[in-house]
Amino acid sequence: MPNMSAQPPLPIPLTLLTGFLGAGKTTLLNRLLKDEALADTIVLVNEFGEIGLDHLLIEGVEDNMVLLASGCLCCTIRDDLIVTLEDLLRRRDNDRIAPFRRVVIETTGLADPAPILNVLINHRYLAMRFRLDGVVTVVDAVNGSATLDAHPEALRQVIAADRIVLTKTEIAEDAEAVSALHRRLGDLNPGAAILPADAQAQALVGAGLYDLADRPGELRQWLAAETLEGGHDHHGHGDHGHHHHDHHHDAPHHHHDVNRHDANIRAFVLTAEEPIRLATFELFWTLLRSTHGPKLLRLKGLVSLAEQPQGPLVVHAVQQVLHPPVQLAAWPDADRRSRLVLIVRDLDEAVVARLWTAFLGRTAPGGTAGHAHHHHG
Ligand SMILES: Nc1nc2c(ncn2[C@@H]2O[C@H](COP(=O)(O)OP(=O)(O)OP(=O)(O)O)[C@@H](O)[C@H]2O)c(=O)[nH]1
Repeated sequence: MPNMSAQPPLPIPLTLLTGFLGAGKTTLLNRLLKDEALADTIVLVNEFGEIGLDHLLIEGVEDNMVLLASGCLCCTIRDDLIVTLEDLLRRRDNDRIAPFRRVVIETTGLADPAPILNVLINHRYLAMRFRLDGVVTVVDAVNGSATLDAHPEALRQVIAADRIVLTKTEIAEDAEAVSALHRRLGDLNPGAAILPADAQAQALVGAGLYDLADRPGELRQWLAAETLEGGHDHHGHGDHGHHHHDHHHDAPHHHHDVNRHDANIRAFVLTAEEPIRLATFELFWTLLRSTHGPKLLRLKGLVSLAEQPQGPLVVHAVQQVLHPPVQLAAWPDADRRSRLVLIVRDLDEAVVARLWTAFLGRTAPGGTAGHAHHHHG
């Protein structure tokens, strides 16, 4: 029997971390998770694409991390989010997991935050148990303006924010463009503080009750539309439908989700069994970029280098910017293949896969050109 005299449990603060592809969400989260202000935090990660890698790239929270099925955090995943949060509460209430004190949801870079906020604000039970503590939106100073121009999701993420974190200012070459972006963010969402990439954890969490009265009017309209329709308009791609009750959560891949925001945005994975040389990887990237640059939205992955077999090279490209890769001392899991997740727009997966295979063929270990005994899978 539940103890009827017990106080209702205090609502658990929940932070929504959003921002366009590659803006720096995981980097920020890794830093925040080391801070006392985020002790005992459960992280929910949702990734766009068939193979998630973020769980390997977020440091030191394996036990406190829940992966949401791949896809976007809107229609299908919204149901998964509800089930996941309810399950977490049940396990916490039954003392089957440690009593976490905070939840952070890291969305995919393509997520429209409105459907997620709608769950957190309007779901009868979850809204009682969780307290939306704030929406933190990461904006990349290098790609931010172009991203806001090209992707409505990025605008929605900014408008939903309580805190905007402007990353990569130190590598942005055009200071005037950064100031212009700063002003644009301020105009889009006058209520949100705009903070630097190294902002203190205390400045990012503990924002207090999410108050829609403070949010720009547009967000309130989207949320209202959400409630009425049970979904939102996917920018004219109305043929996807919104049959929430028909979704099968055990479907191996949510292929239709991967394509739902923009019919031409696709995610896929390239793998290689054998280690490759650093120069080969660099050449692959250079050629890919020079041939298809504007079509590349995101590349991230683990590369098994012939020179450094004991641990992978972590590579990130955000649009056309290749960030300095980081060599890990050890592999994060038993899978020793190179794995690259690509998110592209208007580009055929087969074209990229052919290029990749061509590069692998020339660099089989000990091999020379024409000695193409590689495996790929
Ligand atoms: N120079 C610089 N690089 C940064 C900064 N923040 C993030 N990065 C780099 O940007 C790349 C992408 O960062 P992530 O943290 O993976 O971005 P994300 O938003 O989690 O990416 P997705 O989950 O794919 O949308 C990595 O190479 C980071 O090291 C920053 O403030 N300055």
